[in-house]
Amino acid sequence: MSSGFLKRTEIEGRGRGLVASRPLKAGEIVLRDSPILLYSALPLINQSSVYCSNCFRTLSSSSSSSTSVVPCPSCSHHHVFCSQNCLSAALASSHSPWPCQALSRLRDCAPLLLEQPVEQQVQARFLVAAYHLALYSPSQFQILLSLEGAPDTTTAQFLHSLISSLCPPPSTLPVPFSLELTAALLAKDKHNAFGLMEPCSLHNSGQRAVRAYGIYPNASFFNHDCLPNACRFDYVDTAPDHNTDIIVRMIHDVPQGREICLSYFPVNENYASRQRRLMEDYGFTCHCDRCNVEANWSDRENGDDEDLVQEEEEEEEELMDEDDHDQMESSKGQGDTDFPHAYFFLRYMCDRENCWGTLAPLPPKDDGTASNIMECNVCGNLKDDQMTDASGVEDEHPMDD
Ligand SMILES: C[S@@+](CC[C@H](N)C(=O)[O-])C[C@H]1O[C@@H](n2cnc3c(N)ncnc32)[C@H](O)[C@@H]1O
Repeated sequence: MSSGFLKRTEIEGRGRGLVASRPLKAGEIVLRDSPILLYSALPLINQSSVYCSNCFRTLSSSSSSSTSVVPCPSCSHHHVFCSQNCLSAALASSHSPWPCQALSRLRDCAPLLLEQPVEQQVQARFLVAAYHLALYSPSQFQILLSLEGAPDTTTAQFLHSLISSLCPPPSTLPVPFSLELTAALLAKDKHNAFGLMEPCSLHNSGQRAVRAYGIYPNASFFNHDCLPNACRFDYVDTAPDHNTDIIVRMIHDVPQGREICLSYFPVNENYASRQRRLMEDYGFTCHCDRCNVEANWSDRENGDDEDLVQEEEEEEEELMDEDDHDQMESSKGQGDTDFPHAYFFLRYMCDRENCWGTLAPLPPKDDGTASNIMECNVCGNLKDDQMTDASGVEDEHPMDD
C-alpha cells in the first residue's frame, strides 16, 4: 500500500508496517478503510438482537421490539435487519443461503459448540464468513490469506471437524477446504481483526464489549506501540454511509519516515498485562520505548508479583495503579526522553471515568492549523486541548520529533 500519507515497508523484527510518506500533522486522517469481512461478536444463540445483522447499527429500542425490525425470511429472529435495504444487501452477500444455513446448522446441531466460551462460537461465525468470502469474492479472500498469522492446526481441529460434518462449504469453493486452511484463517483473524465496540451508553462500568469484528485490508498493516502516534475511530451508529469503515487519525505530529503505530488495546494497561496480551493474542514481545522503560520497574510496580496478586484482584491489577503513577512521576524528573508517557497520559488519555480511550485532535482546519478540539476514540467525548492555544499553536512537547 502506498498513499499520500503512508508507505508499506518491511520493518526489522516486526514484519510489514506503515511509515509516514511525508511529515504528518496532529489530527490528519491518514487512512479510511472498509472491511472485507464483518461478523457478529455475539454468541450463536442470543435472545434479543440489539444490532442489525448487516450494518451492525444499534437497533433503536423502539424498533427492536416492534414490527419495524426486518427478520431474515429463513432464520427469522436469529438475524434481524434495521431496514428492508439491509436485508436485501445481506441476502445478496454476507447472509446468502449458504452462510444462513451454515449458522442455523451450527446453532441447531452442535450442542457442544454452544457449551464452549463465546470466543469459540464467534470463531465459528468468522469461519463461516471467511469461507463465504472465498465463494463470493475470491480476490478479497486472497487478501485475507495474505495477512500476517501462522496457522496452528491443533486449536483449529474442533471447529474444522464441526464445519466439515455439519455445513461444508459448497464444492464451488475456489480453494481446497482443509484443516490447514481453517487453521490459517483462524490465525489471520486472531492477529488482524478489529473490534467495533458497542455504544458507550450501554455500559457505565467502562467494560465495553465488542459488537462485531472486521478485517480491514489496509489497517491490518499497522504494528503495535504501547505509546501509539495514531489511533482509530469508528462511527458505526452515526455515519450516514460506510458506517463500518474505520478512520485512523494522527495523535500528534510525526516526521517523514517514522513508523505509524496503533495500540492494540487501551494504553492504561500495565507492563506485565500488556506483554502477556501481546504474546497470547499476537505472538510477539514488545520492545517499544515505553516497555523498555517499564521493564526496569520493580515486579510489584509492573503487576507481575504473583504472591501479591489475589485472584479476585486480577482485573484491577491489570490497570495502572497508584504505584505506576508514582513511578511515572519520579521518572519524569529524570527527563522527558526517559519517560515520555507521563506527558502522553496527561494529554492523550481520556479523563472520563472508566473510559481509557485515546484522544486525537479533530482534523486540521482548512488553513492547515491544528484543531484544539480533542476527540476520544472510545466514548466520543470532545474536549478543549489545554496545550493548544486558541490560534491552534501547540506547546512544544516531547512527542513531535
Ligand atoms: C496486525 S498485524 C501488523 C502487520 C504485520 N507486521 C504484517 O507483517 O502483516 C499484527 C502482527 O504484526 C506483528 N507486530 C505488530 N506490532 C509489533 C511490534 N511492536 N513488535 C513486533 N511485532 C509486531 C506481530 O506479528 C503481530 O501479530
